[in-house]
Amino acid sequence: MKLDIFKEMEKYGHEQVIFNYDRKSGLKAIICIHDTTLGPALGGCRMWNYETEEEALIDALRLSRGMTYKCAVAGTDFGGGKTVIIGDPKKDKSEGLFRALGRYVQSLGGRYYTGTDVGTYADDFVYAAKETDCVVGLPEEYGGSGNSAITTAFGVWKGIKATAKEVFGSDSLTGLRIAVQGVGKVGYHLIKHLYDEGADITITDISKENAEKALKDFSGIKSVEPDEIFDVDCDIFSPNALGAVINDDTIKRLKCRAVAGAANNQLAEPRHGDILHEKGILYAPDYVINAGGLIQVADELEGFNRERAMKKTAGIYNILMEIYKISRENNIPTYQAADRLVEERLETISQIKRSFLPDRR
Ligand SMILES: NC(=O)c1ccc[n+]([C@@H]2O[C@H](COP(=O)([O-])OP(=O)(O)OC[C@H]3O[C@@H](n4cnc5c(N)ncnc54)[C@H](O)[C@@H]3O)[C@@H](O)[C@H]2O)c1
Repeated sequence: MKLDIFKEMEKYGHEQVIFNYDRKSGLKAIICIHDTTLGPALGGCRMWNYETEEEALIDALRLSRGMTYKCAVAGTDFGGGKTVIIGDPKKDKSEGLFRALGRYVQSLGGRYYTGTDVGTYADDFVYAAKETDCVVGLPEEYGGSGNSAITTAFGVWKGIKATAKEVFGSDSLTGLRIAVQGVGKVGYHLIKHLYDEGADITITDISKENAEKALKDFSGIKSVEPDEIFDVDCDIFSPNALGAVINDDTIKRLKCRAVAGAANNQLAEPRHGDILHEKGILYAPDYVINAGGLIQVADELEGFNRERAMKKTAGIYNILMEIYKISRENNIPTYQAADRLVEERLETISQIKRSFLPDRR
């Protein structure tokens, strides 16, 4: 299959695709800027051993578009962008590679800000930051805002409360049966909140170590084998591990009233969001409920203030309530309601930007 790049850009409304190459370090990076209606594009840098350049480009196009929606729904003034580096994150990293990337990001003059994603770490960007000001999520000792998983988990907890309110009429989680898949960086901090509120928690994790730590730290919670989590009779299923967990196999097995968790790309395909809607299982759209980490790093660009970042993250509650209302009133699946909310915000802001405004001091 031959990819027609401009056709792809036209189909999804991308603004810019930049191919970046550095001979000495071997950097091969694609930066995609999807939409800058709200402000400069923001989105992490993924490093992955892509089999083909086409696969890398498709990933960058898809992920950058996802960032437009995530930045917009979270109420930030950033557009969507993403970088993918073609290479093995275990073997191909070097100072030169990240400094070369930093210079290319800087050359975009502030149209794009980057940071970590799958395969890259905050320390990698210490090199990039020698060449560019357009980096977020540096280690704390370099001025970054620190572990964003804690903020993400806080937002997911607020999102689960909003989901409980919509389904059960109360946002108290006391006694609610919540099945948590994955107790890693986000999942562990999430169960802390759920536990403090008196939820009835069942966990699972393919990492024995992570599961045992959770069982030890939160006495009385239960655990099941990884594959059994979909069969747990519960009120809320909370995926905090991998993507595509709502698929043809699992959707038949779910015994919950709602799905609400941090994992990215939970729906294997959009139609699985339709099926959840038909089955009366309320789905908290992943890019909305897991936006806490993004809100934190976006806040760095205003001069980081933790209290403000947490306050904005707590706002995920109201954003979800609005999405549930749109879904209810129009009888559309929640993932479509979320997209509608984003598209309305982009339309509103692009309209108001049409009038002349003298430079602000
Ligand atoms: N870290 C963040 O701030 C953040 C922000 C937004 C979204 N997310 C998403 O949330 C999810 C979790 O992120 P994280 O940072 O906690 O990652 P993590 O790697 O620290 O934790 C994931 C946990 O899931 C477990 N796991 C993997 N496959 C599993 C399976 N099949 N069954 C049960 N457990 C399994 C892993 O062993 C690990 O403990 C990911 O999908 C990530 O993309 C994270």
